[in-house]
Amino acid sequence: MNPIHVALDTPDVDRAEALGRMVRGHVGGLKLGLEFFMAHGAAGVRRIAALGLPIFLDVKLHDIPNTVAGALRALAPLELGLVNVHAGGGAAMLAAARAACPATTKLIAVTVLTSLDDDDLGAMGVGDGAAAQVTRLAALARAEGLDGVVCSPHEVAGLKAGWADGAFVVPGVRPAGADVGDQKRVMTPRAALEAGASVLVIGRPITGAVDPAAAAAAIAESLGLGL
Ligand SMILES: O=C(O)c1cc(=O)[nH]c(=O)n1[C@@H]1O[C@H](COP(=O)(O)O)[C@@H](O)[C@H]1O
Repeated sequence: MNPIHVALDTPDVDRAEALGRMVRGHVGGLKLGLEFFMAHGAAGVRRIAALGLPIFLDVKLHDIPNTVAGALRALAPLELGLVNVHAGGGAAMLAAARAACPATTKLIAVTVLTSLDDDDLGAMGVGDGAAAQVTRLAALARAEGLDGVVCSPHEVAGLKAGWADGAFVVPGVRPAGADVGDQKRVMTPRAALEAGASVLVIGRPITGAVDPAAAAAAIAESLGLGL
């Protein structure tokens, strides 16, 4: 299965649809996030889903258990491929999310955002670094029955060693030489896949390219995927 999910981070539904059409022959899924969902909601998701690829709705829910459960029930009619919540919402929130999320949608817990490094965590009172915090949050998510986690490519191998059937959704993916932007814990697509990623979330290296289809095709080729 093609692990590439393209992050269509735009508030312009026509642009998102056009990007989806351009890349769909080279990728395994499309990710819609807050920028898109705030502007277009469920109707926008349905329009992009009509392109025929699985949809990862990246809403990173983080609230009290009752609110997160209600949000997931409201999303159920969209028949999403994946949806995410923040593991930092705690055990009761994760349990409520699990109970509310359809079994056909993979429920994924965000651990430590890939835009954060050890210094950022230190400033928040987490003194032992990103990898240790990811390990703790992943254990919480697993204990509550979630399907997997979002983490950086650097943590995947360690997590996978103890959670063989977990889904490891990995942003912070950059082809060699690509602009890192606001990401701090990054790796190339091939290295991330070899580390054990199940899904590679890639946005700007594809959507910001002059030719998004060619950029997606080149990444797929770097992964050894036939076109
Ligand atoms: O949950 C996510 O998808 C996510 C988690 C995370 O820790 N870091 C992260 O970058 N993301 C998302 O992954 C995408 C990465 O986009 P690019 O940095 O443009 O490749 C964005 O849509 C982010 O919202």
